[in-house]
Amino acid sequence: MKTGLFFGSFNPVHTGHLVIASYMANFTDLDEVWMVVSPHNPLKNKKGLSNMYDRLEMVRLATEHAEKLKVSNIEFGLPQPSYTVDTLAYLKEKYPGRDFALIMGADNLVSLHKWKNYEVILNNYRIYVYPRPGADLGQWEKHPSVVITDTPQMDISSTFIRKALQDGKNVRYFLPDPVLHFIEGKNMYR
Ligand SMILES: Nc1ncnc2c1ncn2[C@@H]1O[C@H](COP(=O)(O)OP(=O)(O)OP(=O)(O)O)[C@@H](O)[C@H]1O
Ligand SMILES: O=C(O)c1ccc[n+]([C@@H]2O[C@H](COP(=O)([O-])O)[C@@H](O)[C@H]2O)c1
Repeated sequence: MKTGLFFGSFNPVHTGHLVIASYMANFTDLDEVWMVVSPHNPLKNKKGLSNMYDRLEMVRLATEHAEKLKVSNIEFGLPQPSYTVDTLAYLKEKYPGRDFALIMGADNLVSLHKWKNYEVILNNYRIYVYPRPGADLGQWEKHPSVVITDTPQMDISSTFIRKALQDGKNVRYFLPDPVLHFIEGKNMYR
């Protein structure tokens, strides 16, 4: 079983994330995609980050009818901030029969050298990369662990959605309806 791991803060999850996850699960040789909710991204400020259980619930709501997409809280029980190399080692031990690969935007690949033990990641896992505006892959295209995909691009972000909600804008279609209802019900990002 080839499992793609798509890590993120998902604060909140949006259509841009879901198109990537769905493309990887349905249009590449990956069998499924796990959306791994990171309690705390080591390179991001925790300010403005909503409760991890709410973020997990939003990803669960977004993926509940998508057969090949799963949500994972595996990082909730691991030390924070969440270093991907440590999560990968834990997953490998817990699920020895699975062939894990990483899913990453070209912007993240370009700054991968800032991640903890990035060589270990590169030497042991395939990385499925999708294009991101302004990110030039350069030499990375030739790296044996890198699989470049032709994923459709949608240039929205969680930051954009949080700001839009704060400004009272209508963000329907930018994220799934059940996620929007959850946000409204809890009066989040106001
Ligand atoms: N519109 C998008 N298209 C493709 N990839 C995206 C998009 N938005 C985010 N990503 C990627 O998804 C992963 C998880 O994203 P993350 O949870 O950090 O969301 P974000 O929208 O970038 O959040 P924020 O705006 O809060 O920084 C990251 O690797 C990020 O680069
Ligand atoms: O392991 C690291 O050093 C590391 C450094 C930066 C980011 N990550 C992980 O990559 C994921 C996506 O990162 P980002 O910056 O695009 O939100 C997020 O879940 C982080 O935990 C991991």
